[in-house]
Amino acid sequence: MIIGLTGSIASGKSTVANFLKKRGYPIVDADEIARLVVEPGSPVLKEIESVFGADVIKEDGSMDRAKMGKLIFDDNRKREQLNTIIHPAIRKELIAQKEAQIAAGAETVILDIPLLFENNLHEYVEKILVVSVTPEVQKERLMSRNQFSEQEAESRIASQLPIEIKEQGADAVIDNNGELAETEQQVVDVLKKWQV
Ligand SMILES: CC(C)(COP(=O)(O)OP(=O)(O)OC[C@H]1O[C@@H](n2cnc3c(N)ncnc32)[C@H](O)[C@@H]1O)[C@@H](O)C(=O)NCCC(=O)NCCS
Ligand SMILES: Nc1ncnc2c1ncn2[C@@H]1O[C@H](COP(=O)(O)OP(=O)(O)OP(=O)(O)O)[C@@H](O)[C@H]1O
Repeated sequence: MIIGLTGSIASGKSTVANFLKKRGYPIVDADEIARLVVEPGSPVLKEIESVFGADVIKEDGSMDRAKMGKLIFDDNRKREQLNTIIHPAIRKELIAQKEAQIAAGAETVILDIPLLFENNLHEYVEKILVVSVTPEVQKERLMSRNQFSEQEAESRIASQLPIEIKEQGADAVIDNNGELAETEQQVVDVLKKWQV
């Protein structure tokens, strides 16, 4: 079974993915792939440089992620421009990694994709697991994890579909507002229910 794991920024996808990894489920991580496809010298990074300028490239040839974040989360047009360049490469690698897991004999594969709904990637998965938190908890955790100001956190949250909409498209929702142990128990319950 191919399971899509999603939620909003800082809702706890990586946290849930770690619980699943611990139980032996293979994880394909879209954020990790987003880093892979912009490695120094990659065609995707070259295109980013030609559109956004040399200013977003650091001295060691890697993308300046902090600078890019500031640029795109405050400007919808720039975010769309980056998405247009980078998302096709992410999608291709995501499918390749999923296929490789299946070829290696995995019966269940978890695709951890923050923008599963936004990018219409639900066609690649059979079940959707949404990790949810209240807007207050989300903002607080995002600010503390990334040392963001309230405004920085708000603009990132606003760049994604509201969590209620994602919940409506879910086969199961994990409430991650409480203790980690409660979250882990919900994950175990879902796996049991889905018989995977
Ligand atoms: C803008 C970038 C350089 C900022 O890097 P940074 O290291 O600060 O953040 P990171 O990559 O760890 O992403 C953190 C979270 O931000 C959210 N996010 C990232 N990119 C986007 C986007 N284009 N639109 C909406 N939300 C996004 C996701 O929830 C993600 O989990 C980076 O996020 C990026 O390259 N984004 C474009 C690729 C993308 O869409 N990635 C999301 C997974 S498909
Ligand atoms: N139940 C919890 N209790 C307390 N802190 C938590 C809990 N779940 C997650 N966190 C913390 O909240 C932050 C966000 O969690 P996590 O990184 O798992 O979210 P994410 O959805 O993967 O984020 P992103 O969209 O940015 O990839 C992290 O600092 C994490 O340690």
